[in-house]
Amino acid sequence: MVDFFGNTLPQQSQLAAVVPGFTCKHRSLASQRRRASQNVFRRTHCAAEAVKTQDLGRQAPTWKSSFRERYALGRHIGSGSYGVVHVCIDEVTKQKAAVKILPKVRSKQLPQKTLRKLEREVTLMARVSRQSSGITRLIDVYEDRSYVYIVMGLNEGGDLEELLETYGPFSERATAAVIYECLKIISVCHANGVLLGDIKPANFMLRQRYRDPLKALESEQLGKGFLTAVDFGCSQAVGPTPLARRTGTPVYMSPETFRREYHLEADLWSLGMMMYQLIAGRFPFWASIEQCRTRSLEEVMKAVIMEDIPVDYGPWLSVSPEGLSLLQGLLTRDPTQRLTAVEALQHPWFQRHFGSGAEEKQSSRRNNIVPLMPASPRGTSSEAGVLRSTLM
Ligand SMILES: Nc1ncnc2c1ncn2[C@@H]1O[C@H](COP(=O)(O)OP(=O)(O)OP(=O)(O)O)[C@@H](O)[C@H]1O
Repeated sequence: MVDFFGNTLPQQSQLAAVVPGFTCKHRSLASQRRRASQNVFRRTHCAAEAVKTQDLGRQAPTWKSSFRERYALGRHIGSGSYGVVHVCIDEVTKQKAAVKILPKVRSKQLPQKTLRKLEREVTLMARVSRQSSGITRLIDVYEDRSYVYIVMGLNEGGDLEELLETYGPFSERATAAVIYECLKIISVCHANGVLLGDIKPANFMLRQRYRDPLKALESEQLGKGFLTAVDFGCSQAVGPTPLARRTGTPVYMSPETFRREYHLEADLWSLGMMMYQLIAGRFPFWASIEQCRTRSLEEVMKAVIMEDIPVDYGPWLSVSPEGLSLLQGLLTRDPTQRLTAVEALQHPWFQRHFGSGAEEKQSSRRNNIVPLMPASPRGTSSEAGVLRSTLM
């Protein structure tokens, strides 16, 4: 079998051989549904042991013990798998911030293990948030007997998943603005040896609130840092040894993550999946988000490893050849052939939508780039047709 980029794929019966832990067990639909709702949209095991916290050296912030003396708790913003996020107000500076409150004891997990994970999360966040304005700033960390309080910059504009739910799929230009910002964030993390590990629309937020956010995104100038990454719960410091423990949210996981042998490139696959979702409002393998929710983890894994990624319908018919080319570069199943973040930032898609501004910012890195397809500042429909047929 050949995949949508012409790579040879394993037959279903061969999957067990290439995916450790994969079995073709038959499950009842009810059991699949239960597992699916637990799994495919929820992140799984987070923060692997690849690099120990002490290896991160002095970058670990000091944890303080008086959150409630310094901050007043404001409105509840939302809840995640492990804790809740509130607005909080610094009683000294009167500045607003966001605080993620996480219990030290999680069911099924020893408190020491939970604490080590939290330590890793804040240490990685501190490490990269100092380097990029695109990463939600870590302000302080507090703890008391029962909770850890991660105080961070407040993002007022909601996350991209909320925008998708409220306004539907993004235009190509708005998607380009978002993907460019994400790539800048990812490139900083990767330059620091940090895998984000859970790239998905819910983990990118608009800093400000806009009356018409999608219009604002279309008119946004590149480089303003309007987008910021939140949630480093699945991030990992990556060394030369490939990672083995699966982390992230299954529907965004790369084929090599399912194979338990992955590296920084896994983030770029997840970004490709997110780009697909922003433009099409669905995932490649299922016609609706609802259909996706009813899949088991095994079904998602099989689809990610071996199913075609269709770009021959609806919104894809009007996407530019450059847009399809970037998607192709990100959703390449072989991680060694996939675009890196730095390469993707140079992609002609961004020049098409935003002119030379995107290029100038990255000009110092240009020499490393091998374009995926002949640069075509304004791609023709026949080029798009050729590319589309190679994608299917
Ligand atoms: N810095 C922030 N400013 C404003 N809102 C935030 C901030 N960080 C997180 N949120 C919001 O708080 C809510 C909970 O976030 P949290 O990171 O705990 O979980 P999640 O990402 O939704 O889920 P999971 O933990 O399962 O990945 C989300 O709606 C998120 O958009």
